[in-house]
Amino acid sequence: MFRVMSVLYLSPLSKIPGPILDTLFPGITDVYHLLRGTAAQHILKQHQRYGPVVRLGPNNVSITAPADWKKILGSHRFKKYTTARIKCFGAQNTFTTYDPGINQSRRRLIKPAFTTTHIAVMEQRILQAGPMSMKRKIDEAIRNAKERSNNNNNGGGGGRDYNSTKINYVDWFHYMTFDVIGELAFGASFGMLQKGDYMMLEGIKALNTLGIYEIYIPYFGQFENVLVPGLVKKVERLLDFTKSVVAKRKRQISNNPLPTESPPPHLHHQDILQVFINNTDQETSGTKLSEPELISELTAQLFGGTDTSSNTLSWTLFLLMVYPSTYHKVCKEIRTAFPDKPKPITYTEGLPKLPYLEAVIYESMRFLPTTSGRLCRKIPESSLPASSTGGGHVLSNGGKYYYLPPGTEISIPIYSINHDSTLWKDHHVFLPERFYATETNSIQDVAARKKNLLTFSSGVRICPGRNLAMCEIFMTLANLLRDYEFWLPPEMAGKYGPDVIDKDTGQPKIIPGFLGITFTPKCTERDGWICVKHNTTQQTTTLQLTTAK
Ligand code: HEM
Repeated sequence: MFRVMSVLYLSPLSKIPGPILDTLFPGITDVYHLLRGTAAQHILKQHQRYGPVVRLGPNNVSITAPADWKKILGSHRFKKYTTARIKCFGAQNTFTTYDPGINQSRRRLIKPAFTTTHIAVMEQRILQAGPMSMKRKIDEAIRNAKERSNNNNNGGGGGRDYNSTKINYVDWFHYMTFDVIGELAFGASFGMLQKGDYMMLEGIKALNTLGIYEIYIPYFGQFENVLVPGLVKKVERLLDFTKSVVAKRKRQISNNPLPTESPPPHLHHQDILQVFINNTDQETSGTKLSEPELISELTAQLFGGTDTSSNTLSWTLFLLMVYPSTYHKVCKEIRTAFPDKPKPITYTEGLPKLPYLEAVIYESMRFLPTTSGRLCRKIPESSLPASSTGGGHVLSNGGKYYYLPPGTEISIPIYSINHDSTLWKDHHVFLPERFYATETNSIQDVAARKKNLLTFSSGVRICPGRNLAMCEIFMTLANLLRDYEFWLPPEMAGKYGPDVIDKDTGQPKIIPGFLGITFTPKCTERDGWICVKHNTTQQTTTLQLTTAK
């Protein structure tokens, strides 16, 4: 009773509005909404009700005012905290560490792998392991469907279109993003999409599950060997595989020493693995990644760079299916700018010519961010000069100030900020035009909106892989939307589609999602399907456009 009174009335946070249940029992409400798949929407509703600062625990405050979250994410003084140390990584890495010094040093070490120059160097490998591999897989599926129907019907079609087939795009995008990271960070594609080898996927799924358990079950990390030995084994296999990849590459290097003169060493090689092995941190007298750190960093790329990109691809394709005018507009842009079908569209060539496709990707990442959860930061024990009392931090909160004492946990909810109606007009509508510069929507406005989008985080720990993710997502969509037609399978009609409206939003209904470490379609086996056939109308479209000129 005393505890309840003290949390509600005596705490320095007691002036901050918020739902009593969440304030008193944050763990319980978190798990409830997590299981229902409503975790992100729940926090958005609380902000809509209570404003930009909401108390969501005895010591936890959720904030959405841009001035406040930009300040907090912009400084290492506000350290990342979560209860999940993801023990299984073996050693700390850029993603898991709470230590600003380690994070800064690691970011310097891995940065050269993710510059736009280095992404351009890796572009062909991303293209081949990603969209080109996906195209081969789709072509094979269409061929197989055609052969099956020929065998069954002896060519007689009864009016059915035998040039199309149904694929599980959610699974396939997942396999494809693994293969891309395999190619770049592990020296070779894992062959998931083509050969169906899922060892790595099992390992990462186990790592994800352990991560979630570590967040929600206190001290879980200390007993996981006993509680879930099967999951731990799968992660160990993953780490062993990573170890063998590193050993193999190091053998290759010692057999073929690198030239030391310019250009810089990382440019002699074409992948993330090589950069991580070669690079030294000059600011800490030439520190290199040790073997366990290298393995942990590579596994982090797998962890951070697969589900995120594949979910973004899946949500985008689904959104295009339920917003058909956007689908037609983006297809037309791509097919007009790149009519020469056999020639793959690269990121370097495509980005300047396909602004609407870029806008579609940004809007999809705003509307259904794969990182729909919260970024966690802590008010430092002493954060002068935030207040004259010598500690804590003051939230400006649009002029209504709140003092947060040292140690207060700050949640920065990505989904709520991407749907903040003060930043995003008609936030509940999927509207790529927000990110598309026109006479009435200036380049400056579009740039400002991109800065308010929190999907890749912001500030000192912003996602270092964002250029790579954009390159992969962009090339995949550009090539698939030019070369194929997609539509929802007949059995999904009635449940989802442009005319199936969600009564809460007045917008097309979205397939259910699940927010674990990432936000992902919940039931892939039921909802992850799409019909596909070759785009054979391209010639006509091009002709019409040319004639119209
Ligand atoms: C659509 C794709 C992606 C999205 C939306 C995304 C989003 C994010 C977000 C929100 C964070 C901050 C997490 C936190 O502070 O807890 C983050 C961090 C990180 N991401 Fe990404 N990411 C994507 C793709 C990638 C890729 C492709 C890679 C690498 C191959 C990558 C590597 C990392 C790493 C290493 C961190 C840790 C950075 C740090 O803490 O300093 N991500 N990402």
